[in-house]
Amino acid sequence: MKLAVIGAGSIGAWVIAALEREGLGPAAVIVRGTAPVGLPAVRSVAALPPGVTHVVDCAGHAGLAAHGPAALEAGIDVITLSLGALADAGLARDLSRAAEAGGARLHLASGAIGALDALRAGAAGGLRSVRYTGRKPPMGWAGSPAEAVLDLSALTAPAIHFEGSARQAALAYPKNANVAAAVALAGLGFDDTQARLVADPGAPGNIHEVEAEGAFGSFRFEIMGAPLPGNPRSSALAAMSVLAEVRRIRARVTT
Ligand SMILES: NC(=O)C1=CN([C@@H]2O[C@H](COP(=O)(O)OP(=O)(O)OC[C@H]3O[C@@H](n4cnc5c(N)ncnc54)[C@H](OP(=O)(O)O)[C@@H]3O)[C@@H](O)[C@H]2O)C=CC1
Ligand SMILES: O=C([O-])CC(=O)C(=O)O
Repeated sequence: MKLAVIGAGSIGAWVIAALEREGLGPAAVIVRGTAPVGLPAVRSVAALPPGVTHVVDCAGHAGLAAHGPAALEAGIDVITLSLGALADAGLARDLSRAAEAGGARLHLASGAIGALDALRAGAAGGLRSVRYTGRKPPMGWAGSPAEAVLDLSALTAPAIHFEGSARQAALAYPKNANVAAAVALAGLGFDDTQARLVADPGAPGNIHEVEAEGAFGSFRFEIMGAPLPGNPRSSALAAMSVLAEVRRIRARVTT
């Protein structure tokens, strides 16, 4: 496995350091701005050193859209956290065609949520309803459409600022609703998965909840994610899930 990383923000920096500790230090990082010290920085997939087998996208929707199709078409597998980008049907089609043409795979890291295994299995038997609720402290919604409907700095009680389908959530909140997309992709799909986003001054972290019902029975899953240092929007578990996905791809026995 020879890796390159797209994006060196909060998650990218965590992932690069973790991969280096694992003996899988990336051969290069694809950036559009300032490059991190100590790593060869390039602007495109075409400029990557030869032999890269996997590109790890930690740059959000724009990074996956800009570099995912080129990597896949070149036969390089892509591991991504930008699951919400797949709510754009045109990009989802381009990624799928590029993967087919290059004989490569797009791997979706589980990100800041869990219970996707139960949801996938439940979907195989038929699901009736799936609802995702994302609850973060007000500053976790800074820079999102929540700012247009709420005064985040003055909030004293929980406030719902979005209710709709997972597709609408993923498209409107590219930095905050990748979890809604992960739930949708594992379960009932983008249009039939309900999503609700809440700014909560009492939330002790990034709380993600999934409620599902189907032929399998029902479950409710909740996780309280600690934010990643440097970005209150992103949970540390999202960065950790990238390393877990790299380990899963390398393993002979997979979960
Ligand atoms: N699946 C999940 O559960 C989660 C997914 N995410 C996704 O991960 C993304 C990154 O999170 P985080 O690291 O905290 O965010 P940051 O804002 O800290 O970092 C994002 C980085 O990506 C870079 N970037 C953006 N577009 C491109 C591009 N086209 N090419 C190269 N680099 C690019 C930015 O560079 P620049 O400085 O030039 O802007 C920035 O350095 C989020 O936007 C979100 O979409 C986040 C949390 C959970
Ligand atoms: O990191 C989180 O808690 C969730 C997040 O930002 C996303 O779903 O995009």
